[in-house]
Amino acid sequence: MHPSSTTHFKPCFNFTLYLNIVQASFMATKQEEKSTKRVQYPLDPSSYKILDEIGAGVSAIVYKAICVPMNSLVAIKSIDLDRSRPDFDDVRREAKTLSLLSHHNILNAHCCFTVDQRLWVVMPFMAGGSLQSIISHSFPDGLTEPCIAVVLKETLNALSYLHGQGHLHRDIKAGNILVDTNGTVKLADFGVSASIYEYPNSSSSSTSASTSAPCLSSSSSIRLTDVAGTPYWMAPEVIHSHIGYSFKADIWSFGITALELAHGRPPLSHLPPSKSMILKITKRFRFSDLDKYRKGHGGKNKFSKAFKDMVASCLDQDPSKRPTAEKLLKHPFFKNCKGSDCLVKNVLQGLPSVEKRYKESKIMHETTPSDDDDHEGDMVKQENVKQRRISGWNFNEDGLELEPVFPPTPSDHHQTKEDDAIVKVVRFESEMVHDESQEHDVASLGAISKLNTSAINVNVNNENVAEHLMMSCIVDRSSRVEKIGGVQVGGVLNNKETMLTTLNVLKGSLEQELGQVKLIMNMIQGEEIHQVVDDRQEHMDQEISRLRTELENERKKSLQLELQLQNFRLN
Ligand SMILES: Nc1ncnc2c1ncn2[C@@H]1O[C@H](COP(=O)(O)OP(=O)(O)OP(=O)(O)O)[C@@H](O)[C@H]1O
Repeated sequence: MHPSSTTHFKPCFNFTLYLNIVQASFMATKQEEKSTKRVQYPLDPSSYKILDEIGAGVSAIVYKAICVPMNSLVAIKSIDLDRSRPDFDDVRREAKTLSLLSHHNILNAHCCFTVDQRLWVVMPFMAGGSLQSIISHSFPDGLTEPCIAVVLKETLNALSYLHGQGHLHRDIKAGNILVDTNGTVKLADFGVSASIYEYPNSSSSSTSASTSAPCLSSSSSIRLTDVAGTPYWMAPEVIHSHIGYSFKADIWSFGITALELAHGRPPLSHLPPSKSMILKITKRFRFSDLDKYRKGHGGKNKFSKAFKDMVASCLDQDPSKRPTAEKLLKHPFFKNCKGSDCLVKNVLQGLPSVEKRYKESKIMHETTPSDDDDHEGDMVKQENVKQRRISGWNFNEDGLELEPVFPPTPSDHHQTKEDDAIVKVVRFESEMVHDESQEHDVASLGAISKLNTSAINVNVNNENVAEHLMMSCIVDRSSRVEKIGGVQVGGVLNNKETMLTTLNVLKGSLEQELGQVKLIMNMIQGEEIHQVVDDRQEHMDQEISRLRTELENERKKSLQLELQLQNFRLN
């Protein structure tokens, strides 16, 4: 799985049931088209002539094609139903959502139908392709601010409409923002979008993260609890999905997308997309503390204050403090926003076609290490990160990047026992990420989403560690026992001394492992305490700020009273 690929974790699906659902969604789409008098695109594959491959997702290939009877260019997303079995719900949802939405900045599908084991979604062809493909090909260091403003404003229009209709997109990123030759920007890919109307209102207070059903928060706003989206763009509350999330999760991803457009890639994308790593990051770094990190940075700022303020407001850890899409549209950053011709002149002009870019990127992939290898490369580059404990994160304002902070160590070669343990933990995380099958990671994430616990982030790390430890114990021990077994089978059992020596070695290693287990247990307890302390600190900070406001109000009131009293005396 590509790190920037969409992730959606949910229970397995019944294939026959799924085909029925797609059929039903499909019929609903057709009926909708009839009632809104939309042009009906042909529903048979022979009406389309595939011209080129223009992109690929996790289980889909996107083609540029021509609809022969209409003589118009289209994009066909061909989804492998066999490969995307766990995503059936997404596909159905995408078809249904798209059939109900109509907005200038939202990419609607013309139609969809099944071709053998594939679902074809026929869409308007957006000649510029996705912003991600544009950036990665021609703007690796990001776009200029005026161009970013145009893209973001158009995306916000779509988001504001979408939220107004009760939908969350849940996968906002440059890869899902498409642009046409005339600079029109459209939001696409509703595979993991969710509608609050799909779920009956429930007063359930369940915080189970295993279901995709939403629950109501104390503020009575709808809250979803399933883990959906793409890791680097995911809001903290989506990662900590047991607490529930709502429209503001899209605003976080929008903020990350702004940084992606500005910087060429999302923050932290140089780190492996291990969920536990992201949990650590979002826990430790408060984007709302941006100002703290600004102090002392005297370098030349590439981006305006308005841009940074806008991004910082989207990246507030507290979803309730993030602005709505509608409010964001009124942010000063968008005040003097240019028109789409700005994109035509500065981004699209001279840009190779989407198919050419895709071909080039494929060749690049073949000749250079794969994404996974890239991450391996990243991991090698970050050998120091693995070797040393990260104590926090600094925000590099100029680079709009998070940088790890390491506690000073006397020498890298003289690590303490505790550091050793942490190195193992971090290494294990990296191993998980590099597991080719990805099943381990996905399975862990699935397990995480099933956890009904308030200390989910602590459990994630430690479950992985414990699981790893247990597995290595089992493997090691079974091979050792096998060896002893081999000795037995070999008839050397009469050599008591050899047997005793072997057993002593085994005992020693078991004691060593027991020590490791104890160490891990201490770490888990330590993390829990750390979490409690963090929560208390946060609570105290909030209380102090509330008291300060109250004090300020009282001071103003008494000032007013004093003024009134003076006036009274003068009169
Ligand atoms: N309607 C379209 N017109 C032109 N190009 C398109 C269109 N739809 C998709 N593409 C191109 O195909 C690429 C892949 O799109 P797709 O939606 O399958 O994958 P993704 O969003 O990158 O991945 P995933 O959805 O798996 O996270 C896009 O990045 C874009 O360049």
